[in-house]
Amino acid sequence: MSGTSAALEPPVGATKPVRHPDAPAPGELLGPHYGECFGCGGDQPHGLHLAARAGEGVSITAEFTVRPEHQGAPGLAHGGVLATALDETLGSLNWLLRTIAVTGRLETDFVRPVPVGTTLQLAAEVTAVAGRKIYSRATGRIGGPDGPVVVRAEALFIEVEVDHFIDHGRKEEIQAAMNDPDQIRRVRAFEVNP
Ligand SMILES: CCCCC/C=C\C/C=C\C/C=C\C/C=C\CCCC(=O)SCCNC(=O)CCNC(=O)[C@H](O)C(C)(C)COP(=O)(O)OP(=O)(O)OC[C@H]1O[C@@H](n2cnc3c(N)ncnc32)[C@H](O)[C@@H]1OP(=O)(O)O
Repeated sequence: MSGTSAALEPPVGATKPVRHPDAPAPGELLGPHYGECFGCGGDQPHGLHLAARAGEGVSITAEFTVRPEHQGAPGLAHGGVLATALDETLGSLNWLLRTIAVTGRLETDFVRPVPVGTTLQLAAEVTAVAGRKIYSRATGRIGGPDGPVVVRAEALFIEVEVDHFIDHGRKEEIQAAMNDPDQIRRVRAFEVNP
């Protein structure tokens, strides 16, 4: 069984997403948006280390290999970890729109159990945009990009200003992020080239 709540139905007047002209080329790896991110950061030892790649249009593919530290039941991935992998992949789509956005709603179907050691092949796309609201969906497959779907999600991301992070994040991490030249470049890119 699966279903989508009314909040995830794009309203009348929603438009198709537009890929930003400076979005990374199809096939290009995006790299982590923040080193400490639990989803994609390389400095996060127990994180998912999810690697996302730009696709055609406003789409992303990503891979994540389930490790022993990601277990829920013995030998199986924790559902919350799988939801994180979907959330991270969906969040990466915003880089192709050159929009800063946070997850407002994430609905996940867990279709089959996912064993430790499995590489999840994720694919996500933005389906519609309405003002600050970005509607998207994702699937996760095992056994290759054409393997069976084991998880899927639909989501609503809400566009925010960079102040969202500065106002709400803990001071230490915000300061460290501001001191990271690469991070500043990214934030600037968002602000100069929205
Ligand atoms: C200097 C350092 C800066 C460093 C920054 C570095 C990098 C930043 C760049 C990128 C990072 C981003 C993504 C990375 C990739 C993946 C990571 C995964 C993404 C996440 O994991 S991110 C964490 C989880 N996420 C949150 O932590 C959000 C907490 N939350 C809030 O912060 C507020 O809740 C917010 C902002 C969402 C809205 O608040 P708000 O006041 O701005 O706007 P408002 O409430 O008016 O909503 C506007 C319209 O959205 C509708 N709406 C809102 N929420 C809805 C919901 N849940 N369901 C259905 N509709 C909803 C309303 O109904 C209204 O609709 P309408 O306009 O039609 O009335």
